[in-house]
Amino acid sequence: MSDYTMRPLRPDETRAAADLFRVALHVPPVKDEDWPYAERMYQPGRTLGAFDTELIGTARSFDAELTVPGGRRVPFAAVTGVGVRSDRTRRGVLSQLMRTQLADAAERGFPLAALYASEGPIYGRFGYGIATRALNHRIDPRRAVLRPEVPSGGEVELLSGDAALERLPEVYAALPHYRPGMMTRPVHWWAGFERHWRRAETPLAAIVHNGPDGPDGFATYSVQRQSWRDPSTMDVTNLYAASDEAFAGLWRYLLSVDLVDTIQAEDRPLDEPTSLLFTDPRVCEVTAVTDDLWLRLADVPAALAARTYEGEPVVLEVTDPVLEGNSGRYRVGPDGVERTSDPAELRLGVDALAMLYFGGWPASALVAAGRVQVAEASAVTRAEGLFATRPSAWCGTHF
Ligand SMILES: CC(=O)SCCNC(=O)CCNC(=O)[C@H](O)C(C)(C)COP(=O)(O)OP(=O)(O)OC[C@H]1O[C@@H](n2cnc3c(N)ncnc32)[C@H](O)[C@@H]1OP(=O)(O)O
Repeated sequence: MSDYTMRPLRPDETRAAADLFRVALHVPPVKDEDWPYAERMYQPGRTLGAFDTELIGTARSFDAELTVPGGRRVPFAAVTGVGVRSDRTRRGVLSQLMRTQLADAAERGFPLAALYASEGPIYGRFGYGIATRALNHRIDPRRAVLRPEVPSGGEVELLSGDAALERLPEVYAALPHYRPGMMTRPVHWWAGFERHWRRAETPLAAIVHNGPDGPDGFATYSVQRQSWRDPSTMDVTNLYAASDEAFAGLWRYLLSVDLVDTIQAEDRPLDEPTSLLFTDPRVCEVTAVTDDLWLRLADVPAALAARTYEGEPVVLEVTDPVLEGNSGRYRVGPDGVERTSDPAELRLGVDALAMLYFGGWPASALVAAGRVQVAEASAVTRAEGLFATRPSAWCGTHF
C-alpha cells in the first residue's frame, strides 16, 4: 500500500484528472482545442483526486435524477472519469476513491449512485450491480420492409449544426421518462455531447420526430465508410421515442437514408419491438446483450422507499460491507418500506439488491446464481412480483 492522500480537486486541477483518466483508458490526453468543451463536463466539487508525489488516481460524478419504478425522479451521483495511474494500480487507490465518493453521495442525501463500467469485475465489490441490460441490433436496410400496420403520423425533421445543440437538450428535457431507469441530462452531460458533436471525425446528424403536440422523439446517427466504394455503416445513438408513432417514424427515416449498407443500433431496451416492425423480423439481428446501468443504493432505506411495489411484502436482509449503516432487515411491500426485526426471508448483498431494484433480474435468477440466499421459499415468488417492472427498465444515456 503506497502512502497517499485524497481530496476534492480544484477547478484548475481537473485537466490533469481528465488526462489521467484518458491515459488509463488508453486514449490520448485532451487536446487544447477540446478542453473548453471537456472542462464543462466537470461539475465543481465533484472530482476526487488521490495524490502521492503527484496525482495518481481520480473519480468524478455529476448530479442528475434517475426515474425509479413508479415514476419518481430520485437524485443520484452519475459516476464517471474513474482511473488510477497504471504504475499505482492494485494498491487500494480505487477502493478509497469509491468509499469516499459513496459516503459523500449518501451524506448529500443522494439515495443512488450509478455508472457505466469499463470492465465487469471492478464495481461489484463496492456494492454496484447490473441493474439494466440492453441489446445491440444490426439491421440490413436494403432488406428491411416495414409491415403495413406499423404506425404512421408526425414528421421527422433533420437538425443541422448549432440547431441540434440548441434544440436537443430541450427536446430531451420535455420527453416523459417512459421507462424506469431514464435519467435527466444536466449541462455537464450535454457538454460532453457538444464536444462529440463539434469534434467527432465522422459528423453526427440529429433528427427530431414532431407529433401532434410537438417533439415526441429524437435520434442521432453517423455514417462511416472508408472510401466511396466501400460499404457504409450507420451508427444510431440516442434513439428516444415517447410514442409508437415516433418510434416507427424515426425508424422509417433512418431506413430511408441513402448510401447505408448496415445499421447498428447499440444499447437498446430489452423489450423494444424493433424486429416486429419488419415483414422479415430476421433483418434485425441481436448482436449482443450488454450491461447498461450499474446501480448502487447509497442510502438503502431511502432508495427502497422511493419506488413502488405490487404484491405481497417480503423481508430482506441486506448486507453492505462498504456503507455498513445500510445493513439490516427491511420489510418491503406496496404499503411502504420499514426496518424490521422480523426474521429474514431472503438474504442478499447490496449489489444483488441493485440487480433487483429496477426489475432487471428476476429474484429466482439471483437465487439460482447464489446471489440471494433463501430462508423462506415462498419469498422468492413474492420478491419476483414486487420488483417486476414493465416496460423493462433502461437508461440509454452514457456518461
Ligand atoms: C465509471 C468509469 O469511469 S469506468 C472506467 C474505469 N477505469 C478504467 O477501466 C481505466 C483502467 N483501470 C484503472 O484505472 C484501474 O485499474 C482501476 C480504476 C479499474 C482500479 O484501480 P485500483 O486502484 O487498481 O483498484 P484497487 O487497488 O482499489 O482494487 C480493489 C480490488 O479490485 C480489484 N480490481 C480492481 N480493478 C480490477 C480490474 N480491472 N479487474 C479485476 N479486478 C480489479 C483488485 O484486484 C482489488 O481486489 P482485492 O481487494 O481482492 O485485492
